[in-house]
Amino acid sequence: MALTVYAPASIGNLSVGFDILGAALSPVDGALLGDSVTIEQSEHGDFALNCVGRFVDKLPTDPKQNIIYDCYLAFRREMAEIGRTDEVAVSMTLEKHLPIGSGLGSSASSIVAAFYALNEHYGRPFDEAKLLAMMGELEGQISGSIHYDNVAPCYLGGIQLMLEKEGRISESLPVIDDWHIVSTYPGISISTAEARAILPNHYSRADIIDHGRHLGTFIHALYRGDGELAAESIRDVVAEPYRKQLIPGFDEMREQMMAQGALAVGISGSGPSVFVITDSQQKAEAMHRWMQQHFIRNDRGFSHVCRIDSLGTRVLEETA
Ligand SMILES: Nc1ncnc2c1ncn2[C@@H]1O[C@H](COP(=O)(O)OP(=O)(O)OP(=O)(O)O)[C@@H](O)[C@H]1O
Ligand SMILES: N[C@@H](CCO)C(=O)O
Repeated sequence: MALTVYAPASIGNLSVGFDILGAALSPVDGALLGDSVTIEQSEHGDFALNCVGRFVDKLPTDPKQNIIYDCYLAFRREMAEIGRTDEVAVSMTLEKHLPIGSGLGSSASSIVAAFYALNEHYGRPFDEAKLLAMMGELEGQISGSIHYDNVAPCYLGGIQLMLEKEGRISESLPVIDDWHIVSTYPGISISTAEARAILPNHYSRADIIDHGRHLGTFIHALYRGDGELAAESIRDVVAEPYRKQLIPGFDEMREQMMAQGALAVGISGSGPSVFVITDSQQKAEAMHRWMQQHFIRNDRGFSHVCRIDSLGTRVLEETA
């Protein structure tokens, strides 16, 4: 039996909630914007990993350097903890659709798809909370510190708020129905670890107060169903002022998007992808065209008009 699992792209931070907010994305044209992993029993008794897809070229060439292999080892360790030591190895195929260092939660997408697939294959030994904890730990291995703002929305869908309480790592927030989100990857790469290293270690009291006010207003507005207020409070005092210089043309892009009726503009995760929120598909399509003409730097870049993905990670195909 082979099983294919798809894990969507995500926007970490959503600008207003550094490390504690994230949203999953689903292109309106039905395209799949996320990695997928196919799993089946290994024929030779050893773990095997095959990598394919548009963005496979920047992955480590040694499969044992791929984060999928670390997921497999971590999963087997956890199974041994619960007394499951006799299980046979698997063969996995990663379809890499998200570019590395894109700000679209590329490593998170691989990690989440891998853990979800492993859990399905071995008969669901772990519950949602345990799986999410494992996903966060692996994501932390890559970027240097545990943050769930990509793995949680990628796994669970929607807009997720990180509570990071025992057994309640993340919970869903209400979604504004008419939001259309333009998600654009300009084609260059930014390492998450490096984008974290350039941030200040300390922030001023004024920044802390602004951050708390914007985040509080955002969550309040979502619960009130007030999309305009929610979008207006998407303001980033923690990362954007420091990271935007890593993204060529960011200020001009922001100005253009606001002039075209954007409700909010921000850096997706640690960049260089950006997101633009607007209240109609028509406006979003016009912004998407502008992005294609002016913001994308090379043929690796792409842009999509998206909605919030409510499904999260799911099984795409199961064959006997
Ligand atoms: N399956 C995989 N997917 C993505 N990155 C992987 C994978 N396996 C190993 N890596 C390594 O993990 C690192 C990921 O780097 P980084 O965290 O900056 O990117 P990212 O997670 O792709 O970023 P983003 O969240 O901004 O999309 C790279 O060094 C990459 O080679
Ligand atoms: N919250 C993380 C997301 C990385 O995609 C950061 O901004 O560093």
